[in-house]
Amino acid sequence: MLTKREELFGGTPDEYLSHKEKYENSTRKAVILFSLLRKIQEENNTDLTNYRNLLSGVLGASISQDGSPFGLHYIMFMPVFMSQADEEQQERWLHRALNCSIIGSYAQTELGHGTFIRGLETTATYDPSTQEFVLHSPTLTSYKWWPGGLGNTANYCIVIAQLYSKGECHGIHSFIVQVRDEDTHMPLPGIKVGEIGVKMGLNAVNNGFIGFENVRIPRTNMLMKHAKILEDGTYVKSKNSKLIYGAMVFVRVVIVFDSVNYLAKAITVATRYSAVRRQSQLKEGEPERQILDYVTQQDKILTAIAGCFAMKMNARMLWDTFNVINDQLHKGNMERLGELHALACCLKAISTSDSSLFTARCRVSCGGHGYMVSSTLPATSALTTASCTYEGDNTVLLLQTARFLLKTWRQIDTGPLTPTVEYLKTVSAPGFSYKWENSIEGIIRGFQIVSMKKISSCLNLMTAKVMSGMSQADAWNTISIQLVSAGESHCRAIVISTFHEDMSKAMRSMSASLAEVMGQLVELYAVYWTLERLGDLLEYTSISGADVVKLRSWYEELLRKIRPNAVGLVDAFDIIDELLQSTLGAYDGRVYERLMEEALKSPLNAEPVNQSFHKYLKPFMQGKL
Ligand SMILES: CCCCC/C=C\C/C=C\C/C=C\C=C\C(=O)SCCNC(=O)CCNC(=O)[C@H](O)C(C)(C)COP(=O)(O)OP(=O)(O)OC[C@H]1O[C@@H](n2cnc3c(N)ncnc32)[C@H](O)[C@@H]1OP(=O)(O)O
Ligand SMILES: Cc1cc2nc3c(=O)[nH]c(=O)nc-3n(C[C@H](O)[C@H](O)[C@H](O)COP(=O)(O)OP(=O)(O)OC[C@H]3O[C@@H](n4cnc5c(N)ncnc54)[C@H](O)[C@@H]3O)c2cc1C
Repeated sequence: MLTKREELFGGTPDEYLSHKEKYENSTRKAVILFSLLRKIQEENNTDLTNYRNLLSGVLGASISQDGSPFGLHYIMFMPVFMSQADEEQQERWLHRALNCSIIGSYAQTELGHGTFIRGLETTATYDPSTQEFVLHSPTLTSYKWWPGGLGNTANYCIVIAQLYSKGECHGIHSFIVQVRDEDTHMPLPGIKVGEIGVKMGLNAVNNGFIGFENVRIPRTNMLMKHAKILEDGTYVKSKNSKLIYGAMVFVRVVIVFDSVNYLAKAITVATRYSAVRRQSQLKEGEPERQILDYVTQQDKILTAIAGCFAMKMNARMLWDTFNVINDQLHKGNMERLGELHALACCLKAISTSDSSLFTARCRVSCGGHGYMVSSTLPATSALTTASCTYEGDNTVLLLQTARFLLKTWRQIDTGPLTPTVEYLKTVSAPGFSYKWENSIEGIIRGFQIVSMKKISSCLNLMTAKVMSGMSQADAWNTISIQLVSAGESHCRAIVISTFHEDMSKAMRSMSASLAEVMGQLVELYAVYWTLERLGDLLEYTSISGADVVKLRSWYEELLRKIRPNAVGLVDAFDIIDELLQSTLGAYDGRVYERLMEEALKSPLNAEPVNQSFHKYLKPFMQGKL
């Protein structure tokens, strides 16, 4: 009799399963894991904090790097319910979703549209004679495409569609739609649903497609916490049209936590492997060195560790900011919604692009063995690159942040600014002067000045182009590279300052030795990104060539200091071997034995001579083909 742990983590490795077998195996594992999580959920009430912890548990414990067919049920279906459904609807469905007696998905993206959601084509037309909505996919491009779990798993989904009533279009709204029979799991009439095929990664998420042929749903299936349709078809608009976007903000906040979790896995593997792997002699006649002793290896890996700690602290700041502003939104105070959206956008973009960049570096830093699926680095790389796209393409999100920053800059002299942008006032105040200094505070100030000057420059450029007769939209598009760069600089300034401030607070309760190491990580992160963004700093601050020489020495000194604590730092992530699932990163360091053990599981090693020899090779080698 297998233990739960053996059931979850044993069996044929996913990499040797077909696409279909992988899905079936993931579903088998998911029901085991989520039965355990359901018990946890039943013991806790369902507010967003508990929910985020549960979600982190779901995602952190995702026992396959290929994700889970239940992922979207937790990641989007339920959060959207909590933010978009009215009390009666939550009463009717949320409990069933929480105890998984229904499994949901979130169907927003279509074959033809992902970013431009105001361009979505699926329609929901209200019929007052029957008090129903008619859901319809008018074109192939209107088919929903991507919703996780929708292929074969979910029997409900939230559909985002253009709402029509009394001949008028009211824009996109959310609807809950049953897609499969709860007993037979057969697709309901008028519904064409299926799975979208093999992807670069996340092949257990069961992403699907769905098309509607005049499918009727009750009026009360429109999620009506904000906007409503009355029985006679009267549309009651939301207090704020942007509230429909709320769930995307929440998920972006969660994604920042998640990008940290995935990066933590990758650097645990790469760091431990770099301590085990010996290669080349540093000095003739000496034993081969741990590759972690090579400064170029430290440059790849130790900066990733610092980045992981930095983003973890920023994820916590973002979550705290989300809670504060979400409470205000519930009380009808929309003042900081735009700031929250801008912060969630840029932190989601930067955390996922950093996570993708550093995970790819971890893969390369492990050489050939890092290219083995059994190292788990390829899957983590495929996953982190996906996070640069899902929940909003990173470029588009940074443009959203830039949009908010330009709006803020236009109003810079009209009153106080909200917390995440008040530095703009400080560094642009009359009489403010700053001379570059090689210190954490000096670096933070430098990044803030770069951000402010880029925003100011973008606005001046926009104004000049519009004054020259260019349309606002063309001017925006023309300078959009600089707009994205301004969004990134703003975010980097926030990440460095948050890391420094929050870590300084945490260090007060640490032992001196631990505080010293944490302080080194903050310095390494700040100096690394200073060297990475030298062009900006040379353009907008008084940093000199002599400063840069000293920065490089400072950087190399930090790598030397942190090297002895590298393995201890990743051990502190405390990721158990079963979740790490890596031949290179296992706690016991038996890398070569594990590589061989995993290789022998390959079906191609089941017999000494594969059948293709007799069928193809032998006749070929004998010139008979
Ligand atoms: C937890 C995840 C990790 C799990 C890992 C495991 C498995 C992973 C598997 C899958 C991933 C999981 C789920 C994935 C789900 C999805 O991908 S769901 C689909 C997500 N899609 C998007 O995010 C679409 C992105 N596009 C947009 O958000 C909008 O189209 C965009 C904002 C880009 C433009 O919209 P538009 O209406 O054109 O906006 P404007 O630029 O005109 O601005 C209008 C005003 O609205 C404000 N605004 C826009 N968005 C928001 C928002 N979200 N919140 C608040 N406000 C918003 C914007 O600021 C403008 O306001 P002003 O007029 O300036 O005041
Ligand atoms: C693994 C995965 C899981 C997903 N899960 C779901 C899900 O469960 N539910 C769901 O609804 N969706 C899901 N998605 C879809 C995802 O939300 C979209 O892929 C994402 O929003 C990007 O849209 P798109 O793919 O249409 O790309 P596009 O918007 O077509 O972007 C393509 C390129 O065009 C550029 N671009 C687009 N618009 C602009 C602009 N205004 N300015 C400048 N450049 C622009 C982008 O920067 C990008 O480089 C998932 C996607 C992935 C990869």
